[in-house]
Amino acid sequence: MFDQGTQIQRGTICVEDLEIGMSRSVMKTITQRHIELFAELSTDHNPVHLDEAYAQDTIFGGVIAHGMLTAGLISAVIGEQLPGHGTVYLGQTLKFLAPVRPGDTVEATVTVREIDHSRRRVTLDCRAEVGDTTVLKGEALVLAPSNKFD
Ligand SMILES: C[C@@H](O)CC(=O)SCCNC(=O)CCNC(=O)[C@H](O)C(C)(C)COP(=O)(O)OP(=O)(O)OC[C@H]1O[C@@H](n2cnc3c(N)ncnc32)[C@H](O)[C@@H]1OP(=O)(O)O
Repeated sequence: MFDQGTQIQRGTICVEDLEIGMSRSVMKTITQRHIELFAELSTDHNPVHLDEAYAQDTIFGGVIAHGMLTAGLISAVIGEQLPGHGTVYLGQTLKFLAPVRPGDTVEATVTVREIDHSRRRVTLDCRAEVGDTTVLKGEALVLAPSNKFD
C-alpha cells in the first residue's frame, strides 16, 4: 500500500523473515509548513526553525528543520516497513551531521545490522540523506513482530 504524498510502501516483515543487510527507505520533501506543524506538536518553537530573520544570523544562514523531525522519518521506515507494523521501538542513537532546509527532499534509510532471534531484538543502522549529503546517522534497537504471535 502506498501513502499519498510520501514515497513509502507499507508492510510487515516478521523477525523470522528478516535478514542481515535488508534495507528500506522513505523519501519526503520537508516544507516550512511541516516545520511549523512539528513546532506546534512538539512545543519546540526554537526560532532557528521558524524565524527567517533570526536564522539568517546563525551558522545555518536560514531556517532549518528540527533534527527530531528528520529523525521521525527513521521512525516511519521502522514502523511502516522494516520490520513494520507491530514493531516496538526500544532505543535510538542519532547524530545530526548537516542541516535540512525547507524544500529539501530527505531519503531516510534503515538497514538490518544484527538479529537476536531468541529475544526478537533487531539492531538497525539508520541514515538520512539530502542528495549526496548525509544529514543524520544513528542506530535503532527494536522488538520485531513475530509470526508466532499472529
Ligand atoms: C533543539 C532543536 O530546536 C534544534 C535543532 O533541532 S537544530 C537541527 C538539527 N541539527 C542540525 O541540523 C545540525 C546539523 N549539523 C551540522 O550542520 C554540522 O554538524 C555542524 C555545523 C553542527 C558542525 O559542522 P562543522 O563545524 O563543519 O563540523 P565538522 O563537519 O568539521 O566536524 C567536526 C568534528 O565534529 C564531528 N561532528 C560534526 N557534527 C557532529 C554531530 N552532529 N555529532 C557528532 N559529531 C559531529 C565531526 O565528525 C568531526 O569530528 P572529527 O573527529 O574531527 O572528524
